[in-house]
Amino acid sequence: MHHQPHPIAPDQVLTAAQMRDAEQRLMDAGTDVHTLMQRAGRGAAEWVWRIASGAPVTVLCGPGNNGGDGYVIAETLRERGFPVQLVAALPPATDAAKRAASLYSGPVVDAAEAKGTVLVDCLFGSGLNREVTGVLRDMLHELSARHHRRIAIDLPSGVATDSGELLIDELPHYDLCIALGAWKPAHVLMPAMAHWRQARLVDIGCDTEPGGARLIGRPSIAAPAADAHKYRRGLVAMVAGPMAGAALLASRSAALGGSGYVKLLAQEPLSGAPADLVVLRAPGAMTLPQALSDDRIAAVLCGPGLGRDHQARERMEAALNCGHPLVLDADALTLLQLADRADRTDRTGPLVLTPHEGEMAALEKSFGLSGKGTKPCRALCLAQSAGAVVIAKGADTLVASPGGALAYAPPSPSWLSVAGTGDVLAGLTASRLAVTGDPFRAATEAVWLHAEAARRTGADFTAAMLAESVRDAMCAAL
Ligand SMILES: NC(=O)C1=CN([C@@H]2O[C@H](COP(=O)(O)OP(=O)(O)OC[C@H]3O[C@@H](n4cnc5c(N)ncnc54)[C@H](O)[C@@H]3O)[C@@H](O)[C@H]2O)[C@@H](O)CC1
Ligand SMILES: [K+]
Repeated sequence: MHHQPHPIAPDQVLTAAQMRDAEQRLMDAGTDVHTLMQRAGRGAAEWVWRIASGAPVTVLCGPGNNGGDGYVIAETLRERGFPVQLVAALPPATDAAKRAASLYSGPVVDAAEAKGTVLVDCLFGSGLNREVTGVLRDMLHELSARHHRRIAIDLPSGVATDSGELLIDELPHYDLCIALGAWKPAHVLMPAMAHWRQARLVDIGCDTEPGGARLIGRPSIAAPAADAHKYRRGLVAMVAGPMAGAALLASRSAALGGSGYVKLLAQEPLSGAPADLVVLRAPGAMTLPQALSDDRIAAVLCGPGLGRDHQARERMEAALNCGHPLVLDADALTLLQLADRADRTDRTGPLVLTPHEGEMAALEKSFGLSGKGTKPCRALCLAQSAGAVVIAKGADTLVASPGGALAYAPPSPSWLSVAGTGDVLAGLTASRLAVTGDPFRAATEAVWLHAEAARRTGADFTAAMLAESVRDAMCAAL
């Protein structure tokens, strides 16, 4: 039989249901569940083998296929002559797990007797559907406390696959989490993702699953065309309010993020603007709508330092009505929920919203959305209602499009949790929007560049230092 090489998709993020579909597709194509379990278990055993490097391993197995993986891991280690013992918290209940258990020929011990250095947690994986309580919870806690190192297979037992919520009290911390077949939302969502130091993916041959989300990877940014000039490279108009600092930060990262020209439309006289930033008072010689009618503008940014009074609202409405591709951030998001519904939905041009959790909840309220469900579902829902690309910020930033595309940021430095970094992200987003004209691409590129700038700034930085590092991040993506 002729086999097409399958496109491995190491950056796809699949929900539990999508993962089942992906596995079903593999099985329809002739791979049985036993083979998949062998692939998953043997792949995971490679990592366990490296981490344990000869130290005794305890494998904790549950009743489902996650437990089945555990039997394969234990047998693989035993075959290699590793000291391994297995605790069966519950007997295997699926056919694949029973078969894997029958092929394991090492010691099975009671939890109380298990003494090792490395715990491999195969109690529950993507089939966890309720709280882990009672004896099983106590067993996981006690074994975790007794082993120096802990490895979670697919997910720690006590994590909801699609939401990243915890379904156990006091989930242990793990040295490593080994995702099987594809990343799941819980690998890139809080609070789950704070419970391991490192994560690795084991390929089991899954193709790209239609409708799956992806991890945001390094963008590939092109140098300006040979005949480029400042307008063709993208003119960003920054609609500023009374807090000039935020507008200056956003303008700086917009300037370093690839656009050819940043014009700051100031509300008040501005001191301390750098020499390479063009500042225009509007209203001054021109009203703000007049300044925004310049058809060379490729993207408008409104929100950082805007304020929330009636003047701020007028300025935001001018930005909404100008028809250019638009990024709304910070105060503009708060004002948007107060604006008339028509203001929000009559726009046809590209629109990007950048809410953090509080702003997200306010926007949901103003769009009549329930705010219930997982973070990715909420972001997709808001994106669809607002007709906007949504960057849902936080320690687990993700990007959702009105058409249903979803992209997750890989874990980024926690040093980003300082005032002003949102302004830097907003400026970058506007810059990438001005360059690419594509709001989803702009948002994902900006999210990656923002995290990369943070990695390159190191520890304990200010937002102004982060904005300067946007230049280094751009170099890393060229
Ligand atoms: N389906 C496949 O083709 C493959 C699946 N794989 C593994 O299979 C896992 C999913 O397997 P399953 O769907 O069997 O699910 P799990 O092994 O995660 O567990 C499901 C079982 O646990 C029970 N259960 C769920 N929550 C419980 C709770 N709080 N307390 C007590 N019992 C609870 C369920 O009733 C069910 O019997 C993945 O995470 C992955 O590790 C891999 O082996 C690769 C191949
Ligand atoms: K597990």
